[in-house]
Amino acid sequence: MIQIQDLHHTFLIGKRGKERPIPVLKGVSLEVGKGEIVAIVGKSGSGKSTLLHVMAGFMSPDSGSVRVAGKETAGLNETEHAEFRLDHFGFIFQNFQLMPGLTAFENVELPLKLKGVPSTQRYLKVTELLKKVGLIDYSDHYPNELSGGQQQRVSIARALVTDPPVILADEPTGSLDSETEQDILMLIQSLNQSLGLTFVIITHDEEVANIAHRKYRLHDGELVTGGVGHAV
Ligand SMILES: Nc1ncnc2c1ncn2[C@@H]1O[C@H](COP(=O)(O)OP(=O)(O)OP(=O)(O)O)[C@@H](O)[C@H]1O
Repeated sequence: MIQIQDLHHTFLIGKRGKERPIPVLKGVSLEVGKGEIVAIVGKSGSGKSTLLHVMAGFMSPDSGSVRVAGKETAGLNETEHAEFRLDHFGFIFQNFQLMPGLTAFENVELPLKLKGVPSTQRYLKVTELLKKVGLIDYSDHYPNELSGGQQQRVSIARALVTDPPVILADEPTGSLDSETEQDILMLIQSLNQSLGLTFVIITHDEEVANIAHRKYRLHDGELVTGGVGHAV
């Protein structure tokens, strides 16, 4: 589903004229198979978020190849990337990133509106997903009227609503207590099994990584164990 080869990325930091390069991805290669849960594990600052941003096309790499569903995406322009993202990726973030002025229903519905899906279809799809994540009775609640775990369930429903083949999750349980973390991890596993969805989870938490079929370990911008065909 995703093949990444020899990815390099360097940030320039510091004042203009006095910038210094910070290499963050130093030749990363990895594969994510269809229907897999893959975890990318690493300490803070190891480059996990940068890798996810490059994978999703929020950021262009300096060099290297990113293939998603058979298409090379590293060279797409911003508009092409945005379209490609909407069709191929759903996102789950540590801090949920729900729109505070929209209800649970409206938050889940938003990506379908952006795609121009008619309202009857939107209603059916959003209702189906809110049921799937156990929140149909909370449809008209605003994010601040929901617990952290419930907010993350809304954001999972939103990630799934356009039927993307891949869900990219950035520390999906990072803001949750350990019991709620287990609930969310079980939900991810059940969605993976029932829908055959592919998940890429970046985390520093080994317990979260343990739900993955395969793990890659990033250290200082390099995969230190694992790699194509040798994930641990
Ligand atoms: N926009 C940016 N400009 C300059 N440096 C950046 C930028 N984004 C990230 N970095 C640097 O790149 C390195 C890797 O950051 P990244 O966010 O990818 O790590 P991470 O493993 O996701 O960390 P965390 O778990 O804390 O989120 C860090 O040293 C960080 O300071």
